[in-house]
Amino acid sequence: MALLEVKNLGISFGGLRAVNAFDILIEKEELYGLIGPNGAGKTTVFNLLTGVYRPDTGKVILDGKDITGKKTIDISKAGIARTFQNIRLFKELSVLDNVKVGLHNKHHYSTLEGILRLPNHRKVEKEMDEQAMELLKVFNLEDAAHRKASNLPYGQQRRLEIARALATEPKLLLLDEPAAGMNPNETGELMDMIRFVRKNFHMTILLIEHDMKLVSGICEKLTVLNFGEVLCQGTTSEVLNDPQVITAYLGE
Ligand SMILES: Nc1ncnc2c1ncn2[C@@H]1O[C@H](COP(=O)(O)OP(=O)(O)OP(=O)(O)O)[C@@H](O)[C@H]1O
Repeated sequence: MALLEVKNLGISFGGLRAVNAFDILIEKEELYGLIGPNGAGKTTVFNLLTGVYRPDTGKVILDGKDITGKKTIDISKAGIARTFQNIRLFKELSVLDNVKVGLHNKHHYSTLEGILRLPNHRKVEKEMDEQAMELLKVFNLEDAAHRKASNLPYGQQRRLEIARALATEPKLLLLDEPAAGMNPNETGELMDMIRFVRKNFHMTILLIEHDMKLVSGICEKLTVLNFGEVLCQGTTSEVLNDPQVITAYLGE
């Protein structure tokens, strides 16, 4: 069974059919890329998958469960986490606390225990600190743990956003242009980190990206969107050698 199965997904904004008849199948632990020209509908697909928009056609099945049209919070609980094209962090919080916000979804202590700082509260806090530090290590951010998130360089903020998304222990991780604004060195490091996350967290990843070096370097399969519709789908080499794709996208 595929981890994500999307059939005939679509949405219109006024007269514009932003996404139409969108299908995708993503297997567990696959590293999958969604590419296409500006305005093709890629971010809209993420917004449909995560409940920001309600599709007007189609179905989204995650790990056998129908999550079509559910609220963002319920989809997050069902196991989809994402990052945003324009980074969204808790800017005033520390790097460590940003990751702990993600962890909070899973850890429980009662409000009273929290207020009174009872032993269970302290124990849970300590465990969360340790787990958050482990995640920061993966993204080479442990030295920045106590800095304010907004004071990090841009590339590190992007990595922190991925760490925070992973802290929710999702089944599927959606990355919206993770390499945007990164230099080639930073992009290279990011590619290693994404590979590491897939392998060591057994994560399934769908990413939107314009950087073709990243796409061809780490994605196993690709879907190309053009004017809201799937232009081509298949293994990365099949898709990147497809004449239609070269004309519509790579040739521009
Ligand atoms: N909330 C909305 N209301 C109206 N139109 C929208 C809305 N969201 C997206 N669109 C339109 O839908 C189309 C697809 O936009 P989308 O942002 O999904 O493209 P994209 O492929 O992610 O582009 P880019 O690579 O530039 O980020 C665009 O024409 C956009 O203007």
